[in-house]
Amino acid sequence: MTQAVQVSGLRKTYTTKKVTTAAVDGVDLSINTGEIFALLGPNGAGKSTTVEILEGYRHRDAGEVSVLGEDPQTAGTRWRERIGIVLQNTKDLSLLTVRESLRTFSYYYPNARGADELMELVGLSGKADAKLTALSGGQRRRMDVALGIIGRPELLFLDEPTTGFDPEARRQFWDLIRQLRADGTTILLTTHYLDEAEALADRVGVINAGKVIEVNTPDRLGGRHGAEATVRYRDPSGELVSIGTNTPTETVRELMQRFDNAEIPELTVARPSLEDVYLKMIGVPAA
Ligand SMILES: Nc1ncnc2c1ncn2[C@@H]1O[C@H](COP(=O)(O)OP(=O)(O)OP(=O)(O)O)[C@@H](O)[C@H]1O
Repeated sequence: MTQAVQVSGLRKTYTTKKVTTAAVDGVDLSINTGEIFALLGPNGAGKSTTVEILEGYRHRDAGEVSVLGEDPQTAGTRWRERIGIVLQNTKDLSLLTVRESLRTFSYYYPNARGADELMELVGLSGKADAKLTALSGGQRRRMDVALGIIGRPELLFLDEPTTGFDPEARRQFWDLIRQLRADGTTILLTTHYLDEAEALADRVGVINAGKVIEVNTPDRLGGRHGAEATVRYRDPSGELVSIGTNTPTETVRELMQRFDNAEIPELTVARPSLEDVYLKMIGVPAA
């Protein structure tokens, strides 16, 4: 397996008004070529700083970094053409239309996707002649993605890509991301939506206070796959009962007997969600 990104011992501190913050405090990370990797963590955890170093926008204080085989700190234009970046909240106040803007940017890349293909991919074909200033928030975000993938990047950085999307637009966006992965694009995603990480990511990395706590597949993070299940049902007295168990099948069998094989009211069997294990990992007590 080849690695699109390899990071070891990464450190970055900021000093403002004589106060020093270790934003990234010894991060090791590797992202396989062709996978979708989601970086999760609370506000201020160090995600953006890490990603900006990988993108070549920030200098590190210490550590080794390789992105598509090069050090982002010294890599040149050829390397830059191989990565795509979708930043948070970009604002473009130009008076160009969607199509004009895509055409203009395509001149910067040797093998750019055409404007029609891009608009089709991100679902903006109906807005080809709309001015950028006339797009809604969600449409603007799609435009950002179109600009990020214009040069057919091998590695795409997506920073909180679906903030402000309605549920339908999010699903469409996820399909687009899966399509890009199917075409071989490696994707590094930062998101605060745990359902998004679960739906898209092959692996997730949780970062807190500048340190990586765990890297795993979404279904195994925090020992999720082996965690106790919760069986819930409504008792004939009307009380909602919750039973924590490592043998939920056995528990359901006993309940079936107790209910004479009739329907068990409001029966559910659930394992902890990705959000449950994530919140536990970053030290938020259960609700
Ligand atoms: N330019 C800067 N100058 C000083 N401190 C900074 C700077 N950028 C980030 N920091 C600090 O570094 C720490 C990590 O910030 P960073 O933006 O990397 O976090 P994040 O995980 O991306 O957060 P969010 O989820 O809010 O985007 C925070 O304590 C932040 O205040």
